[in-house]
Amino acid sequence: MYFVDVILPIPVEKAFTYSISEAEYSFIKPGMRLAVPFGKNKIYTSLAIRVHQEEPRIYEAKEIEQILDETPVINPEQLNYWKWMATYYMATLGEVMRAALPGAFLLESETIIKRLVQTIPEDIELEDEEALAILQAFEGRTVLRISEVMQLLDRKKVLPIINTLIDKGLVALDQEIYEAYRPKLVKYVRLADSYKAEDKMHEALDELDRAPKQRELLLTYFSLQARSKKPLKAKELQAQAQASSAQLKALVDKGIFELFELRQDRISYKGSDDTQVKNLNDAQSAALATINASFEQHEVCLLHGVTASGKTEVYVNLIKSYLDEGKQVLYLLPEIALTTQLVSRLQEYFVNKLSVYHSKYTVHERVEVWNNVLNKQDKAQLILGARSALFLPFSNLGLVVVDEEHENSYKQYDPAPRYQARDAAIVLAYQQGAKVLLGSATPSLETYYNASVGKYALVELKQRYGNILMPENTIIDIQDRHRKKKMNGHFSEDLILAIREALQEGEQVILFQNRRGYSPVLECKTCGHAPQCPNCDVSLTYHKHRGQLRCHYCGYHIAMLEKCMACGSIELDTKGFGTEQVEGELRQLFPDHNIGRMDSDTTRGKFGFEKIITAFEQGEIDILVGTQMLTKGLDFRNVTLVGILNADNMLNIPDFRAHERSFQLIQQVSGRAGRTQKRGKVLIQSYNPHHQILQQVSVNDYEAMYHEQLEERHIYKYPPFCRLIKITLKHRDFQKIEEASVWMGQALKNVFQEQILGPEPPPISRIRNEYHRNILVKIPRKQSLEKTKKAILKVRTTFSSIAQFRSVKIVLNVDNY
Ligand SMILES: Nc1ncnc2c1ncn2[C@@H]1O[C@H](COP(=O)(O)OP(=O)(O)OP(=O)(O)O)[C@@H](O)[C@H]1O
Ligand SMILES: [Zn+2]
Repeated sequence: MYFVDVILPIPVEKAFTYSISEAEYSFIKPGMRLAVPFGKNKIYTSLAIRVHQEEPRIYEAKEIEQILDETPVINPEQLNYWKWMATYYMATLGEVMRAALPGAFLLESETIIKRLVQTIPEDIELEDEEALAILQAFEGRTVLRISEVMQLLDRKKVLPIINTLIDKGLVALDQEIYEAYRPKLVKYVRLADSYKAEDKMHEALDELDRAPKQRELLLTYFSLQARSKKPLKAKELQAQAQASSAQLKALVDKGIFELFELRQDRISYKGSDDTQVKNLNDAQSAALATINASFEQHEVCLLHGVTASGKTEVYVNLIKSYLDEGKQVLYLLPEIALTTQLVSRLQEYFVNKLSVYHSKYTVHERVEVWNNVLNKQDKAQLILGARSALFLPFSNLGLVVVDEEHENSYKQYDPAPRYQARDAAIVLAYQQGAKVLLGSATPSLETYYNASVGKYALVELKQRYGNILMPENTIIDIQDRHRKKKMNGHFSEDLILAIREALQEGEQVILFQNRRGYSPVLECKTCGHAPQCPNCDVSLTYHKHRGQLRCHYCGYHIAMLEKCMACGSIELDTKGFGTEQVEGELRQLFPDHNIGRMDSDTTRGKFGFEKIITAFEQGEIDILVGTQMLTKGLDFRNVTLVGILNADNMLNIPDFRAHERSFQLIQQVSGRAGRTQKRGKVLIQSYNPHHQILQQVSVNDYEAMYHEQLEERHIYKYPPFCRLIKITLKHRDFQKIEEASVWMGQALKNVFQEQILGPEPPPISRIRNEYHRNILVKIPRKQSLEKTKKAILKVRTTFSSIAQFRSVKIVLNVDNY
């Protein structure tokens, strides 16, 4: 009797044992995928972890359905890594497996297959009647579920037949299609360098005496450039001069005009035409040398460099040296979709070595990257990816770069495993003997603490590249401006003036408001009633453009009300404001300029984000309003002014990191100003101008922020001085959630005493009709994490054995912040 233990991609604690034949026993290796039946009539893709001859005692082992691989798709190191992750983040191996493997690896009953041909090609032989039956079953439908095929054939072993159909190109597993975004390249005109001197200009005009239309084109060019320094589109010039493209071309042929495309130009902007790695300046070279030296003693190094100090170029040089040694490199980014700029920058340098691992790619492309890493292919030597790239089958990893290490999108919130990709990257690197470089202009407090106590090395870049000064920050007291009647809507006169000046210079402006929609609360002036989401414990947000009230938690929406639901009054008032309202006010204030908005409402469609970024880069948008999406490492040449409309709402979020996060957000958006030539300006509007965080931001004093926040963490016992595990209970029944959370809280207090906070309803205590209760476990540094987790799991087991609590969902979140 032969058996194999497998992990199933479901949240069960244990591995399952299946029976196999002797031949299968000698063929199956740990890390191969096996299709196995599970439950009544499900099939899952499982992963073999061990073959053996010990019959399971409590259940009769079923037979496997099929071996899916000829060689393992994951290596033994990965399995170790998964085990660490499951234990540390209190998840099951199955949950880690589901997060780790690309979707296409996880064939299961719910997998959808798609018919690729309308009629069955005659030259294809289908010996198998059943294969024919499957094809016929589509009957005008384009997709079928594997479970439907199982019903159709009345048995569970259907994968082999489906596989033959896939091999013959008749069906395919369903896939979302991802096409890379290709920006439309707009042509711009400029005067050739040789004609820039005054005498040459006259010469050109004289030359054109006999070509009046071309002469007029040139004159129009001068008059347009005198009005605005913005790059001039060829189309626009033609329209203004009422000239044809042939006439424009004639001027180009004469060498008077040059045509250029902004996108390409951006890359070779600073004069260098080749795409070789840039030469580092002294500060960057010194940083690189120190990083390399620090790796002699440290596993991890923090590069703390102010915005636009040129950290990216330092990473590029470091990466290059590891690639030259034949090592694999992983470059982690908080969100791939938001970093197209950076991706194309790196693609310039590492064309043949770089692969992007992206959830937007088709399932097959992801499998391809996976296999290329597994087989150590050249083109997958450098992997660029968001957190899930940690799970790729590296075996020769030399370096992990974690860019913008402070970003909270490195934390996976749902579903389990709820891992912090930056922390998990450090463990991965440790297991592989690789080094880690964390980079940020605003490091997280935990990371900076680790650097201060010598656990990580610390390297700093204090100057912007090209010795451009950090932007000049001004805090504007909006209470004062209101009193003096110097506000226009949500804009202080100061901000309006600054915007006007920038626009006059042909420069661009970024405005930041940390809320989308028109206004978060609609309130009746008569009775004070504010419409609430029926499913969640929040007020609905007014979206003016759509004429709707929407819930940002569950998507519930209704048409905007004409009168109050409670008292019928027609006097409805809006409170607070979001990006949509800012955009509306801007259109009134600056009717002659193009205004763009970037938030999750405007970037939803295909390439929504890329389109806006490109339009802004190409100068088609003058003022860009947005939420924190704007903060993610964007590099624009022409932005000189950043305005923050209201700094207060982020400072007031009830979270122990609110102050740190506000500092990071404001510093990061400000960092978009004045990156290449002229010193930038930042205006911060606030009702609370003396708030210590705003003061620290305004003088770019990260250290002061760090020390003050650290002190508070110390006093109130928060990380890095203790660890946190958050336990969330969820249920639709209010009474039950109350009882269950009190029971759980008490049981935990019996073990951990005052280390337990709660149970407590979170700020939004009901989402999608489920009530939530939180319990926080604070674990002092010296207390064993392992024992603490064991004790928590024990309490959970007892809890789940109480009949009335069985339906209560429990979510464990380790390092939940
Ligand atoms: N050695 C160099 N040679 C030429 N240009 C450089 C060099 N280093 C940096 N730059 C340019 O300076 C600008 C800022 O650099 P970069 O985007 O790398 O800064 P950063 O530190 O990553 O900023 P942030 O933290 O704000 O994302 C970019 O336009 C970049 O091309
Ligand atoms: Zn809702």
